[in-house]
Amino acid sequence: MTSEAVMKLSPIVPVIALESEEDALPLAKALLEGGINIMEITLRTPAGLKAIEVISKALPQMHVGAGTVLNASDFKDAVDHGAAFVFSPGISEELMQTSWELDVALIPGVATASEVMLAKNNGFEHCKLFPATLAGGFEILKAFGGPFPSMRFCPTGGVNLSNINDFLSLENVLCAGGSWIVPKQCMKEKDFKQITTLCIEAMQTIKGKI
Ligand SMILES: O=C[C@H](O)COP(=O)(O)O
Ligand SMILES: CC(=O)C(=O)O
Repeated sequence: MTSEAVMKLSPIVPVIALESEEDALPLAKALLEGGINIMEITLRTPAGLKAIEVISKALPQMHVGAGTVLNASDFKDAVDHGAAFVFSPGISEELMQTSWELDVALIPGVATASEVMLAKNNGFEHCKLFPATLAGGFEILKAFGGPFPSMRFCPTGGVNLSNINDFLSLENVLCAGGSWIVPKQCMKEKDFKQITTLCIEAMQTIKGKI
């Protein structure tokens, strides 16, 4: 799967830090029911890799990738556990090299023009903007459109329902990532129904932007 295809799956990319692998399947099903077919499961918690494995085996209609992939070892672990693509908060030669070696899409994180140039000059034209609002949000993405018209972004970090439509209105934004769509409280209470409701509401709010 190409990084372009990954970023065109859904306007919302849930960024998830799972505390328990048992929550993986119910959460994936709740997101699918709510119309979201992509999950970025971060490697920030020990449950992350197992969750990727469980979902990729049981639910082929859910596109599951890894987030918080910081080096080649994380990248390989994620792919060994079934990750179809990889997101990183940053960009490095090591990550790009591993993406080529494994032939698995890498969506690196960028926050400056120099990082965009590093990505672009190595053929990575689909990037995360992280941390999106702190890095300059809507305005920096608009500015990147000048020198880098072919680049496409997934802003992540500080995105929520109140600003997602601004991001998605930009030509160089294909989707936006965030944790808000999977609230910690819902996970704590295992209220997966509420997560489906939130997804449906969010998708209705951004309708017309898709
Ligand atoms: O580290 C943060 C995640 O990448 C997503 O950011 P968020 O919690 O502001 O949505
Ligand atoms: C923040 C982010 O993009 C990541 O953890 O992959």
